[in-house]
Amino acid sequence: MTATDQQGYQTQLDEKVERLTALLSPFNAPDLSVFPSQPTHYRMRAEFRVWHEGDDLFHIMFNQETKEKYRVDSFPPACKTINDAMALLLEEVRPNEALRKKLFQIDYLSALSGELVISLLYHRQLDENWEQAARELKTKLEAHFPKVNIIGRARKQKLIINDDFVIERLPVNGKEFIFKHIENSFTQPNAEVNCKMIEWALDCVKPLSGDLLEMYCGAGNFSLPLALHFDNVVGTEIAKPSVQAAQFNIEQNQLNNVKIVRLAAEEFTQAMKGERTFSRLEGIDLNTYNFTTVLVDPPRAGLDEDSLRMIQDYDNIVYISCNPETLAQNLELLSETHIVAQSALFDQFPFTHHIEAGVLLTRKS
Ligand SMILES: C[S@@+](CC[C@H](N)C(=O)[O-])C[C@H]1O[C@@H](n2cnc3c(N)ncnc32)[C@H](O)[C@@H]1O
Repeated sequence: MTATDQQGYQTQLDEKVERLTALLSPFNAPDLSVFPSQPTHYRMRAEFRVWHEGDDLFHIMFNQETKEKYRVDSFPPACKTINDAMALLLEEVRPNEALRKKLFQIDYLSALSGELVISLLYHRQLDENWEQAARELKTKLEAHFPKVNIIGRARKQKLIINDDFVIERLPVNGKEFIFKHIENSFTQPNAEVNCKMIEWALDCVKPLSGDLLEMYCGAGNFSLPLALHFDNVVGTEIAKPSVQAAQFNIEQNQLNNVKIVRLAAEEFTQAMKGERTFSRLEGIDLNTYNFTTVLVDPPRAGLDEDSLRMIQDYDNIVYISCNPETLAQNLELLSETHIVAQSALFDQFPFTHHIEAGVLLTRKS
């Protein structure tokens, strides 16, 4: 990274700060806390197409404007583990017909722990020869990384050697949390900024007590660290693999005050309002909790109106958003009952226009 690149990073971050400040200004938000990213080696995921040239092959990407392909031997946005794996992988795949033939894409998922899932995507069905070669590849790569999983994908085929996840170890305020991150499931892409985001959320709830309600909780990224602060946490999430990963994570981190339920936010809102009952909520009596705080981290579309009205019932709302436009739309309703007490920008996505934001809302007195 040259001084000019560093300057470019700062200029883009300044623009993001300006844009988010403007979006939050109608709600009298206090000055943003800004959490920059490392300008290189920040992404825990990367995907590449594969280009074959005779018996040679390499990673490629496409220029978004010209659509022209370009060769990628190293990829500075990806973490060091992925960069190291890129070269080592091709060294093994290049001379190996079983691994090389009709390979058209390579996806990497890594973790601060150094573990990897490498997905190899093919335009042909995979057979025993492939499986044998993939097992040997795994063993060879494991001389360099703590654990490597290989996934082979083809039409209607998915072969997993040995797992489809990495075990991540995230340091949050000096304590390490264990997370299962599953290939093709949502996980925060920028691990270091993610840790800052969790620490910011912990800071927001420091003066609060009681129980926490969480919607869109994924694999428990916020739920688990926040469980050390609240008496109880109830999280809801729509995606089955994420809910299963969350149950695993609760056990691994030896927490006994967190319950994660597979429900869409819209369904959970109906349950909270007493409009519907769900067998998936069996054994959880929502009326016995003392929810003082709700944390939401929705997808780009933000919250539906019923869920927004439901969360207005709580004194404190921590809203994490990957789309400040829908955050601002949702704040129009939430600001009828709550003030923006804190606001933050987390630069999860350097060198893109995407902004990750956080606001703490507290009930108007
Ligand atoms: C931005 S991610 C946040 C996940 C988690 N908080 C984290 O930090 O890893 C949004 C999550 O919402 C889930 N989701 C999407 N639509 C949903 C819905 N209608 N109801 C509940 N969860 C939903 C996704 O599966 C995803 O896990």
